[in-house]
Amino acid sequence: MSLEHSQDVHLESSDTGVDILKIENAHAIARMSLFGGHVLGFMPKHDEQERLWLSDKAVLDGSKAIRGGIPICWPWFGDHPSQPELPAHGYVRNQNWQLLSIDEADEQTTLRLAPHTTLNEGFDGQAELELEVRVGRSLTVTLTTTNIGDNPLSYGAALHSYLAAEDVTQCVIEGLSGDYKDKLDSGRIKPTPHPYRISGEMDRVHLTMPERVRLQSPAHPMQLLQSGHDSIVVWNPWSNKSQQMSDMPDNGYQCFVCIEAAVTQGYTLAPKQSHQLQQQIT
Ligand SMILES: O=P(O)(O)OC[C@H]1O[C@H](O)[C@H](O)[C@@H](O)[C@@H]1O
Repeated sequence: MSLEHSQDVHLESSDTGVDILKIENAHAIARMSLFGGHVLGFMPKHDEQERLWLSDKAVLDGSKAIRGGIPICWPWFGDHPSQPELPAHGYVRNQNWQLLSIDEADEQTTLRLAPHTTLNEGFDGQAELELEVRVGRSLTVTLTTTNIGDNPLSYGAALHSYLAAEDVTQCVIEGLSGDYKDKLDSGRIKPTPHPYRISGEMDRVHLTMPERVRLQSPAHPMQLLQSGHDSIVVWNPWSNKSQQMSDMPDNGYQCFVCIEAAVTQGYTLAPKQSHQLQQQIT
């Protein structure tokens, strides 16, 4: 169904030049920006606890990627593998997406979106990209990449979720084990701490692939279910870096931790093959 005929999805604003959609059904309220195909917020009605953090200083006029919510990183994660001058995390978080369809059912409202284009500097794969956002008691975000060319295609991606925390120092991450790659220490391999608290700057690529991760916090524990990923990335910029970011309040780092379902090692798709990266937040 289209936006005009939808009961659950409405255009909330276009004031800044970017369409913001509000999705509301019996179970939850969510917001999405069509710039970036970007989920901005998700609040289940049964506990009225917002699950995602969105910066008060986020730029919502389409001039830069949005700080908070769930940025979509594609077709590379972090720096481009050979051209570091290209934008970090690829280019689809910096472009307009179109709404393809809305489906309304008792348990959930489902939106399907696609970016304006999948081609840009730094990537010449023939790919189709689709984002499915399911809003119900949980939020489920699925990014499907399809190789529509005749040659193998390699890409990286992340669902870069900013999870809301009243006080991040009171949170514990459960479900991660084994080693991680410390991006703040030249990629050194280190053991995952137990208990896993957030007490300083972190930029960690956990190369284990747990399906289930929990963010325990006094206010509202969250459960994250992942599939299609090769890594879980844990990121918090802490105080100094927060102050250096124009779109982050100085104390922003206290209110979130990113736990990202990511493909950091590159995934190769044979012609006509599809791959889905999914994260569910409850
Ligand atoms: O500032 P951004 O480009 O949105 O990136 C924010 C962060 O994303 C990921 O978590 C990366 O691992 C970090 O290295 C990066 O700093």
